[in-house]
Amino acid sequence: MYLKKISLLNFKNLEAQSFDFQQKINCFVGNNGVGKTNILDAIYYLSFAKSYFNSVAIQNIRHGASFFMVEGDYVIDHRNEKIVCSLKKGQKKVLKRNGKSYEKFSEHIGQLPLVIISPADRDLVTEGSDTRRKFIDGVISQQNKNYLLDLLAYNKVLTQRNALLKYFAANRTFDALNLSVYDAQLSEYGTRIYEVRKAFLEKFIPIFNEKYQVISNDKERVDLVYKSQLNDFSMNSLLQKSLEKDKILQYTTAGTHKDDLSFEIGDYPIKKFGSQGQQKSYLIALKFAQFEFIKQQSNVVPILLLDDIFDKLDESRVLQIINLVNNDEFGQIFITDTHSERTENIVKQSNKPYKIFKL
Ligand SMILES: Nc1ncnc2c1ncn2[C@@H]1O[C@H](COP(=O)(O)OP(=O)(O)OP(=O)(O)O)[C@@H](O)[C@H]1O
Repeated sequence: MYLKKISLLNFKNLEAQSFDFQQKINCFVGNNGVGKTNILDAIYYLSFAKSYFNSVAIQNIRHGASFFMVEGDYVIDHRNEKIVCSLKKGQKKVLKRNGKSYEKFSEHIGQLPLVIISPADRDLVTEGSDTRRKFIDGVISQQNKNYLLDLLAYNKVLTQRNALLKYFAANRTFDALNLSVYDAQLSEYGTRIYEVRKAFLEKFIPIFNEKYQVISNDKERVDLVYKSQLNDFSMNSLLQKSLEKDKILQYTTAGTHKDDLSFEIGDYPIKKFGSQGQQKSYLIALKFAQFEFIKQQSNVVPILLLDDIFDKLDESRVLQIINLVNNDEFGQIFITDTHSERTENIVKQSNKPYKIFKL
């Protein structure tokens, strides 16, 4: 699968532009703010029907315009396919494949697998556990629709249970039977979510470690650890044990919604003890592992978007990344950089056909 051409109308700062792509490596170079990342985001849009950077859809329409349209011509299994995503102010977003609108965008997710590596991934290290849960949930649910349904159901029951706890507190009352209905549902969904996350991470972590070792040239040891209260107790017993606390705090304090991933370098949290380059290497290894995992599961080589990834990495790590890319395990790659010379030098070393767009 590869993207042959993209046409953009009023997408963020891009008024009307189209690009014909190379099957292997495509680079966008130019100064800060010219719209390099926005082009990658438009490619992301065609796979996920949403922006990677701005979740408020309407803000992706160019200032002063009333709509945006992103059109992609793909070659999938030797066939030409057209994906169009558009949004008009005051209307619903439309996603079409070969002229036919999708009723549910979820049917499209996973069809054009894609992995993005961007400076925004730093949030995975610096922000709260919900960012890291979203990351693993995103990787798993691209391949496992039942998991996504369990997550949605769990979150719905969790909201209802929290509302009931608030009601009890406000009315100085308690109804164990009422609460037990939610507890039973949370136990069912939570246990399944935990089992799927655990099984996923058992496969994912070794792939991640292998990628990190390649990027860092075996320089340092890193770990990725799944932290879950369900590692020690069943979901049901966690809910029982935390009941008194939950009643006081008026929300559910235990369960898979508290799961986290611990990112470590030499047994210490990478957030506090990793250099910028080590943190960046860690995030790149995570995303390369995601790439590998999706590829194994779907048998399709995902598109890879590399947004500004060479900054802060020393030459040997950049070289290791090029070696990885040279491995032929990658398909089409899009790269952005502010230094056109650096980019050209790097992609030249890859021995793959490339095209450079100067913006
Ligand atoms: N809806 C919008 N309408 C107009 N401009 C927008 C809109 N959304 C974002 N922009 C602008 O797009 C510009 C380009 O952003 P982008 O992140 O693509 O730049 P870039 O070339 O990747 O820069 P850098 O090298 O700094 O990463 C920014 O100045 C931003 O303000």
